[in-house]
Amino acid sequence: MRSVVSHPKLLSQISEIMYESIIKPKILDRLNENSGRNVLCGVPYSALTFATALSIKHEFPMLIARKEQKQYGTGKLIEGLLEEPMNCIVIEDVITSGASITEVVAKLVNEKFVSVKDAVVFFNRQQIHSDSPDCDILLSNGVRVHSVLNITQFVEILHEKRCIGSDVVDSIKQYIEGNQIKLGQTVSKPNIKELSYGQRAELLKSLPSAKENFAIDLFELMESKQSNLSVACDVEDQDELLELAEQVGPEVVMLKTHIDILRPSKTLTMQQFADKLTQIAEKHKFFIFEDRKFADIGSVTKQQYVGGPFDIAKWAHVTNCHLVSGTSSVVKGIQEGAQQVGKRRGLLLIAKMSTSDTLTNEDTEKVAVEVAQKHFDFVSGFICQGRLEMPKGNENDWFKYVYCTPGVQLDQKGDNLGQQYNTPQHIVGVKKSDLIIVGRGIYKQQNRAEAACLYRKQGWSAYLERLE
Ligand SMILES: O=c1ccn([C@@H]2O[C@H](COP(=O)(O)O)[C@@H](O)[C@H]2O)c(=O)[nH]1
Repeated sequence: MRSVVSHPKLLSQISEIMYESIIKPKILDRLNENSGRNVLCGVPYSALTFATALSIKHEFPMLIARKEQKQYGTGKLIEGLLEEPMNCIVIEDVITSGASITEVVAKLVNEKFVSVKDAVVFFNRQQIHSDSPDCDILLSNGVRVHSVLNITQFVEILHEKRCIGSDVVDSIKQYIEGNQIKLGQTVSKPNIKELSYGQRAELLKSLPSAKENFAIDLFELMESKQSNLSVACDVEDQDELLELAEQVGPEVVMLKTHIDILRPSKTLTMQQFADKLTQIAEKHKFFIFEDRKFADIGSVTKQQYVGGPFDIAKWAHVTNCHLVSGTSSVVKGIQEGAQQVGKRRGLLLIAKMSTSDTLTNEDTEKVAVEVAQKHFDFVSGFICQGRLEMPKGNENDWFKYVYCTPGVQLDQKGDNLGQQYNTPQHIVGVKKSDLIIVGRGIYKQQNRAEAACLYRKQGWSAYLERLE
């Protein structure tokens, strides 16, 4: 709405729609029964232009509400002629919580002759729940808010025009429903209900800053393959790893590698090995996750990621990093590397490790969330032990990230070197993680394909139960 100021024709059309659909039919008749002049006041700053356009076209006098009190002169909060009784209509472009309108109304009614009964907004984001019969929102100060368009109507128009699919419409409606506040309610936003992986992909696509985020591809694959399983292929022989990839490929969405534990092969160069693994990934439709755990300064991280003996950026769709070296440097190093190879790449931040003596804790989880929010155009998710808490005021942002958890096994509680295990049911169902990473629980089994199938089913049914 802010950019409308640069489009005079649109500005005049929007103002006219406000007049024809709301001011004239719903407000003026009623106000004309009262004594007093009808005047307008735009909520600063973006709605000032709409109020001005209406004032010129329909000859309404205007009042201006200052954002801050002048420190010199009269120190007035309201500018304009205030010498006779007047009915002021407040004009606003978008309403979210209603706080801006309420603030302006408080300044207006502080003036002797001004009364305010109505506000007109162009776009209602439907974040306020209202049962009022004669307006869209009844503010706690008694002001009736009338809107031209609300977000539900807006997405329905986009759907009708075939700009978005019905799944996006449903996700947005569900989001609105879960995010409404009742006026006077002190809690901020209630948590949105559980969302499916598909809905999260669609919601991410609707966010401009997430359009290129790898999380979209991963959520979509999880939904279509009905899998939230990643196998950690910690075998030491290249041929064995390729064989394992063929065995578990149909069950997984991500195949996790540690490229530096593989013995150099006599038959395959690194490049040939990477090409073969990529072919298997394309055949069975899974992504390759190189669990490199980068942790150096940004420039060295970039060198380790692009080029060198492993040339990770070329073949690994996703990698991960610690944040010990800083909150931006390592992420930027990897992001620049990804830009250099010109392919869509993902990054997972290590928030909490699975080991019993880990130094990662609530603070590292908090930092990881802050970094993810700051670098949301590139960061796709976390290595963690469950869904992470989002910062105050952005509680619902959890849906944007893929929570990936290693340390998963059905039968063991841990190993003798500090690894700790939880079951898929606990990790996905209770801790609300999205993706389980299973190593020895699968590749140490006699029948690896069967074991992968079992873990996939367990992980998926825990996810389905979570959705109920
Ligand atoms: O906190 C972490 C981070 C990474 N891992 C990796 O996951 C697998 C787990 O293998 P299992 O055989 O299932 O124990 C392994 O590749 C680790 O490097 C982790 O375990 N914990």
